Amino acid sequence: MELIKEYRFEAAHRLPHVPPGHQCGRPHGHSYRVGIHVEGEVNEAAGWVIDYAEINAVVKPIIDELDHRTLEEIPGLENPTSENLARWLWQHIAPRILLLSAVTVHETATSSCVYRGA
Ligand SMILES: Nc1nc2c(c(=O)[nH]1)N=C([C@H](O)[C@H](O)COP(=O)(O)OP(=O)(O)OP(=O)(O)O)CN2
Ligand SMILES: [Zn+2]
Repeated sequence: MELIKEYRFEAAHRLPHVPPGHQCGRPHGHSYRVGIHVEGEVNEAAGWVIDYAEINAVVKPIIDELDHRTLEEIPGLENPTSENLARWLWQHIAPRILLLSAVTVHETATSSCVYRGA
């Protein structure tokens, strides 16, 4: 079974490697939405795969590092595309949530990416 815990944060960014004149070369902000997916068997005694609170305990402090920040100032996010942000989140979360199966990053209402660790 797969669980999804969702987070939101606000952040500014600009993309340093876009062609001249590209809109994303200018500083701008997004209301990011992140989905943390975990997959595993249901523990029948507990009735759950993992307590949502256990996910929260790991992920919330990591999201707080991004909230109301300029993303390209954060080590590892010098080129803060959705793809690189999804990988950065995976790298910070996977060692502590072994059941992590995917990270989704919604940068706008219409643009998102999914990273499954490869
Ligand atoms: N593959 C990627 N392409 C783009 C990324 C990205 O992270 N990965 N990021 C951007 C910009 O950050 C931009 O702010 C978001 O892009 P876009 O979806 O084009 O935004 P719009 O609001 O202009 O899109 P609509 O089509 O109006 O919904 C660009 N590309
Ligand atoms: Zn953007």
